Amino acid sequence: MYNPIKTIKTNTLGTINMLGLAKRVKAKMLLASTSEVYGDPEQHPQTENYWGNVNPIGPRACYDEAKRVAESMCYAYKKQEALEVRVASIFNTFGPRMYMNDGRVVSNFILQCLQNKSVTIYGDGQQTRSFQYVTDLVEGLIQLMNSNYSLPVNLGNPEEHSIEEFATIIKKLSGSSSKIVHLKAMEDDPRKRKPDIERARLILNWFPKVELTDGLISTIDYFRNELSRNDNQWSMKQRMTY
Ligand SMILES: O=C(O)[C@H]1O[C@H](OP(=O)(O)OP(=O)(O)OC[C@H]2O[C@@H](n3ccc(=O)[nH]c3=O)[C@H](O)[C@@H]2O)[C@H](O)[C@@H](O)[C@@H]1O
Repeated sequence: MYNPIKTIKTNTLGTINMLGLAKRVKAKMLLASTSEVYGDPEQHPQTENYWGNVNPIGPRACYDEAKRVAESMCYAYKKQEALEVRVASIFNTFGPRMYMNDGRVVSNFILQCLQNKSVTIYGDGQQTRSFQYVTDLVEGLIQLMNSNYSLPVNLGNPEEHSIEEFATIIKKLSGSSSKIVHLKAMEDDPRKRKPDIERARLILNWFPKVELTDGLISTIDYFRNELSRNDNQWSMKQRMTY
């Protein structure tokens, strides 16, 4: 959303270039797709068969629609060129070594809590997300690549929280005295999101293993160390709003 044209180019031209390369060298192609393909979902939780509810001209369209066309391109190459494709629909993921200034909710809330700045909830905070820890995702991706299953597979943790609850959890775990404040809601922000992971369970025998609080404790520790290493120079980048 910060750079919509680059977002579209990376996800469309980038994917078609990689598909062409995979065809030439006879490689198997993994598309790191996203739960954003489901848009602001009218089905809850979201199964892989759900076609989604995306505003094609809204501020998120550069990402959502580009990822949707990236999926279409994978299946076009599979059909026409018999290319082996694997498509992971990745739900919100966090963990140590994530980029601290990316403007997403986990990094924003942890930085704000550790710096005792106000924790910024966009809108009423009743929108929900389901967060998975990075090691669970990596395990799922490896299992998907090692399988012979070519349709999309959701990889996410179905434990769902409102963003308001999430702010309170991070504040408590980081021992912060930050205030929680409400800012303007983001346009087209999905109201709820939770993966149905039955397909991953059945096909890959995969399910998330790391508890949210354990994952958050490791991530908060990582942020704390980075902040002290960088002499507290990190500043927080707010997402560009349209
Ligand atoms: O995992 C996914 O499927 C997608 O999740 C994210 O999109 P989003 O769910 O909007 O993630 P965040 O930007 O972290 O926002 C989550 C929620 O927290 C809210 N938020 C975010 C930041 C903040 O400071 N305050 C706040 O209330 C947002 O409005 C939103 O409702 C990523 O941006 C996508 O790259 C990814 O594909």
